[in-house]
Amino acid sequence: MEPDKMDENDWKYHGEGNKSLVVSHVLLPKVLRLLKYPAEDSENPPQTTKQAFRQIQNIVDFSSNVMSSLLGDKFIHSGEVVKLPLEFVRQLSIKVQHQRPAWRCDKVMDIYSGCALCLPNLTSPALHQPSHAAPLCIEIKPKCGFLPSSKHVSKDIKTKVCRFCMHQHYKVANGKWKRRSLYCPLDLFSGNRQRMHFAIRHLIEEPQNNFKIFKDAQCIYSSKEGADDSLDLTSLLHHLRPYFLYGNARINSHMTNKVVLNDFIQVLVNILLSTGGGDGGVVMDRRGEGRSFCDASPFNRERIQHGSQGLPTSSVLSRILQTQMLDSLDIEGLFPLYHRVEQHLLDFPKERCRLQIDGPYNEAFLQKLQKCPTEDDGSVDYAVTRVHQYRVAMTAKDCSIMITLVPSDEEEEDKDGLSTQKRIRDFLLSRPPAFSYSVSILDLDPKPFDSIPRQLRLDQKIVSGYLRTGGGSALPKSTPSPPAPGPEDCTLLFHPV
Ligand SMILES: O=P(O)(O)O[C@@H]1[C@@H](OP(=O)(O)O)[C@H](OP(=O)(O)O)[C@H](O)[C@H](OP(=O)(O)O)[C@H]1OP(=O)(O)O
Ligand SMILES: Nc1ncnc2c1ncn2[C@@H]1O[C@H](COP(=O)(O)OP(=O)(O)OP(=O)(O)O)[C@@H](O)[C@H]1O
Repeated sequence: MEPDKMDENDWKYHGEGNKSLVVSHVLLPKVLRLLKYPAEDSENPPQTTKQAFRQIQNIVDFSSNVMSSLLGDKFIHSGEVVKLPLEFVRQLSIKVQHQRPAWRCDKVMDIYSGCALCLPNLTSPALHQPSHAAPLCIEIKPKCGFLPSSKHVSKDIKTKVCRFCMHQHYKVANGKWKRRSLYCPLDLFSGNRQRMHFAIRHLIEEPQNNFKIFKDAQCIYSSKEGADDSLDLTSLLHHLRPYFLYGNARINSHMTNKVVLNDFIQVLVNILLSTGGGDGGVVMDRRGEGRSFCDASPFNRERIQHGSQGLPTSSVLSRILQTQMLDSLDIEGLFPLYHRVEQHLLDFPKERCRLQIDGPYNEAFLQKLQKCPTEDDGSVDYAVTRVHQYRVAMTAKDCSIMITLVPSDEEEEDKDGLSTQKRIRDFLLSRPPAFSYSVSILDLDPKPFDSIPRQLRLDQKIVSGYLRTGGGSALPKSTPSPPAPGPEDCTLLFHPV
């Protein structure tokens, strides 16, 4: 990226979250992720260039030294910090402004530091051959996949109804979304195909900020916050249909929408359960069994036809869940430890550096996390390690999974050539069509130490809101669960190559 050649016309708006705005290059498979600030700070940059550079370098280090080791480096693209000409950033900010959703405009793009994170564009795989159908990318923000079992949990409801499902009531009551999503993360993380299928179906029905689909690097399916209009499922099916026509259907174009949608979901379930191949026997993680149902999920447990096998330990969902479970105390058990550290820092401010409160996120930070004693010896070192573990778990509870599907023509495919490619590791074969695929995890930023009090307040608001509004009594009625896709029912099957 040569600073003197940066031209805002080469970049376009791609998307944004709460704290960063992403632009993609029109020709190269690259994105720039720029920081955002609250709009009230727009006149006065809240941090210097040096601080902004450090913040982004911290993101890179946290991702490459900490999260990559916990989640598996095959899933991670940490990127690099780049310095950009300020005039380019200003022009870019003007260019993208009209494309930004209004509800994200309480924050403005950082036009002062000239620093950004440069990453591969995961919606525009380098491997795609222009002669083939465009790649499809599916982004899932799965959120927290387990119920707390910590003895510090004070409200019984937290051990029965998951945080996402309770939070839905809070979000709808506060106008963030018009309708509740019936997606439940515990279904997605269950490892049971029926439940996972059910979860993805509900992500499609009410995507909110948990589900997006990109075709040829353009977002073709997502929710608009606060929007009342229903999503265009017909248009989505129109996009998906050509990817799932095969056999007679390819000739007759006779395939019901239901079959197209089921096949699409089935491909996603297969990929989420895949292990990346080549690692011998599949080891299953059965730890979640028995306490892995959320009482608010509309999935009808009695319909389960095949018992849960759990998730393969090296699957992307298992790695994310294991990392989320570093939060073993729950915010209620963690908060007194946070308070201990906070008090210590008031007395000894210089300790902030030794305790690596704001990084550096290096090998030593990771080792501390992994060697934490189980018993509290009353020390500040114990407390800070548990706080760091909790922050890492928070990142894993807020990350997104990007699945890239590249249609490939079996007859033309040069499989040896394909196997040398870095990002596409495996082959997902159905009856034709075939897809090669890759899985990545994005948004692995460290959560600030100071965000912990907000976590406690939010937890209290979510739980009290749920109990007050009778969330429990308003549990959704069980909607019919799809039949278990037994081996014969799976329209799309894995074939190792
Ligand atoms: O607290 P949560 O669970 O609502 O998560 C926040 C997310 O809300 P969600 O519920 O997924 O819509 C929130 O997402 P949205 O802005 O709602 O799209 C952010 O991801 C936020 O992270 P950060 O403060 O930007 O680092 C997230 O905050 P953290 O809790 O991860 O700090
Ligand atoms: N490397 C990438 N390739 C393609 N698209 C990306 C990439 N990184 C981010 N995006 C897109 O940009 C959006 C916003 O990015 P991201 O989730 O990192 O923002 P954020 O502000 O950190 O989000 P959050 O609200 O969770 O804090 C993502 O949802 C995704 O659609």
